[in-house]
Amino acid sequence: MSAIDDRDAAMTELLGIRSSIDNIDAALIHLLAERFKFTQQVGRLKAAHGLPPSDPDREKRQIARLRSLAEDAHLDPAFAEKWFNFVVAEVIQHHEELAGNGTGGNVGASGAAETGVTGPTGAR
Ligand SMILES: C=C(O[C@@H]1C=C(C(=O)O)C=C[C@H]1O)C(=O)O
Repeated sequence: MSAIDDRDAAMTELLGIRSSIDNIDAALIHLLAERFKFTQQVGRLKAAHGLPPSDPDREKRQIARLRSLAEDAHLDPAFAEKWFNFVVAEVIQHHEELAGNGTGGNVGASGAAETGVTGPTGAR
């Protein structure tokens, strides 16, 4: 096999792998959109009943569960926890906004805003 044939074969393989990556990214976006639909429902329920936007005990349990799932799946548990905290910071910001004490901007979100990283917009 010539060097050019070899490169062509590698490019074909790369395109195939990237197509699977694109499918997974699309699935993740849809899953996140569904998750934010439900967390918005929770936010409206909390706002209607004067419940606090965040629930640190629940988050602790979720983190323990996700770390364990990540380990089983050979995913870095620290990464799973970071991902979770990033998403929850956005969720809590939405809940604060629904409760009427949102800051109108990103300031005060419990995590994502302070990192300076552009956060997920989630469901608005
Ligand atoms: C969605 C909730 O609100 C917050 C967000 C959570 C989440 O995104 O998983 C978990 C706990 C709460 O801090 C909830 O209380 O269930």
